[in-house]
Amino acid sequence: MVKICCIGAGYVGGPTMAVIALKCPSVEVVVVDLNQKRIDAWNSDTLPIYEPGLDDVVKQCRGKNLFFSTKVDESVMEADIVFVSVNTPTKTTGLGAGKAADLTYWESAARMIARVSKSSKIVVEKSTVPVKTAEAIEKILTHNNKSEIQFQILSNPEFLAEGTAIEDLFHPDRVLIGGRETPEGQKAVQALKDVYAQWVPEDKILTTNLWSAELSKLAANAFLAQRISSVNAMSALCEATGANVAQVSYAVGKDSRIGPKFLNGSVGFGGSCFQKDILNLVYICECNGLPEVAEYWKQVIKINDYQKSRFVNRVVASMFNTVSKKKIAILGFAFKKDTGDTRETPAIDVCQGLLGDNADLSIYDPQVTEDQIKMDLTSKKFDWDHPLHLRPMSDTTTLEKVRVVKDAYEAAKDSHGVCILTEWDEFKTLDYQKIYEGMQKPAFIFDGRNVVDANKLREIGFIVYSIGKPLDAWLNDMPAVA
Ligand SMILES: NC(=O)C1=CN([C@@H]2O[C@H](COP(=O)(O)OP(=O)(O)OC[C@H]3O[C@@H](n4cnc5c(N)ncnc54)[C@H](O)[C@@H]3O)[C@@H](O)[C@H]2O)C=CC1
Ligand SMILES: O=C(O)[C@H]1O[C@H](OP(=O)(O)OP(=O)(O)OC[C@H]2O[C@@H](n3ccc(=O)[nH]c3=O)[C@H](O)[C@@H]2O)[C@H](O)[C@@H](O)[C@@H]1O
Repeated sequence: MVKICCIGAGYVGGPTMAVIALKCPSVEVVVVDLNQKRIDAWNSDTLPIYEPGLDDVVKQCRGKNLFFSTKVDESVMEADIVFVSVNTPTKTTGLGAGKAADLTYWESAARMIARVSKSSKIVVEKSTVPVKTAEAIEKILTHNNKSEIQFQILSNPEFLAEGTAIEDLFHPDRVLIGGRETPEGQKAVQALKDVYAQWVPEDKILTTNLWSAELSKLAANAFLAQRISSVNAMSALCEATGANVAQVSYAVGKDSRIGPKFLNGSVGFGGSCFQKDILNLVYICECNGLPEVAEYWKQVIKINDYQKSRFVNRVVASMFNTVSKKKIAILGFAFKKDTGDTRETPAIDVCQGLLGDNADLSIYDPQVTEDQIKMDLTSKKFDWDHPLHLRPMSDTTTLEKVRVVKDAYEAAKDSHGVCILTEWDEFKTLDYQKIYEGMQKPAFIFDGRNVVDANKLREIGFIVYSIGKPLDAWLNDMPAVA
């Protein structure tokens, strides 16, 4: 029986390994983590992450060929294939701070693998890492293990998106495996290919050299984020000209060379990876003497930051240039629908911007807890991407002006404005008449995700702002600084 161990029981390690266990009943999969609470949750009825379909997959194989454990050394020692799916955050201090990937967790995992291994192993990079990381890992492994055993490093980046992780893992567009172009390297590639081939069609399993696989992951995220920044840049121009970003996206995406996906204008992209991976790409370009290329990708982040501050400015400007002591309802805090994940969510920047103008916020999200929201609003940039037990404690007591409530109606009651920051389906079907009646007048809706029918809301009496859509007369008369 092939034994797989995955270090890191997070958003990637958990679902990926659960699907491997489900699809490969003859493989034993152990997912390990240093975080006892997280492992306990994986072994309970309330999994540590919310992901549609995940409960079902875990229930089918947990205790049979899928195990979650904190016995890191023991599980790694027994494994034939070790996936490493630990955090690779942006460095906050030292060389490359604010851009470079912090490989502390990866390095300590590699040193541990070297220390405990008594048999040859395939070590798989599942985390997103800078190109050439495999070379560094190889050195750590070979210099820290004195026996005759061999380590083969593979790069097998993950392309799942949160909210659709299980579907993405069941039917991936492609699985990418990079390895050394030596006979041993190719043998290792084949061993991993055999695992995926149990459910992924062979023509979707791509094999490349190590560096192409590592770089393809950074490139894919950069391309995806670039599409969003491109459409968001257009959304500003749409508002200035009377064009409608949804119509422009549809028309542009109809070109089969461009395609329709990832062209939704929004308050900005969030999530744990787009910004981190682009910053990392920028740093790699700078280190390789390519400042023009670095500058090109940096612009994707700049537009994203611009989009978030543009939204805040629009809210404040529309309400007579101040939201001081005004109650503003925030609907949605997760970085996208169908996840409780808030890492780099645009809601953090928008809320902080409104708090900066002294607003009182009433926040509702169907999946995000009060503790999480308060931690996010008081944490320093990039601190979120460290394992929980190593994260600095934030001072949530400073948040007197934030209330987290149980539903959208409570959030909106007596508010001056409602900001929709996540595209949860339930926000499409709220009783907006009831919401309007309970609000201060004039009543504003700022739709950062283009989920509501603006015309219907205008009929009710709302002043509506929808990203990238023709502006209400009111908004035209209250221009916002960009
Ligand atoms: N979240 C996502 O949708 C995607 C993430 N990725 C990449 O996958 C990697 C992991 O991301 P997530 O799963 O989202 O992170 P996460 O923070 O949810 O999980 C990482 C886990 O690794 C554990 N860990 C850290 N160091 C450890 C060590 N030495 N030994 C044992 N456990 C350790 C942490 O306690 C944590 O539970 C990152 O490199 C990320 O860029 C790639 C594709 C998608
Ligand atoms: O490396 C990663 O972590 C993953 O990053 C993204 O996945 P994820 O961040 O989970 O979610 P996306 O669906 O890509 O959404 C990212 C952000 O962009 C926003 N978005 C997305 C699409 C769009 O058209 N407009 C838009 O604003 C979303 O609301 C969200 O805030 C990629 O889609 C995955 O392929 C990749 O594996």
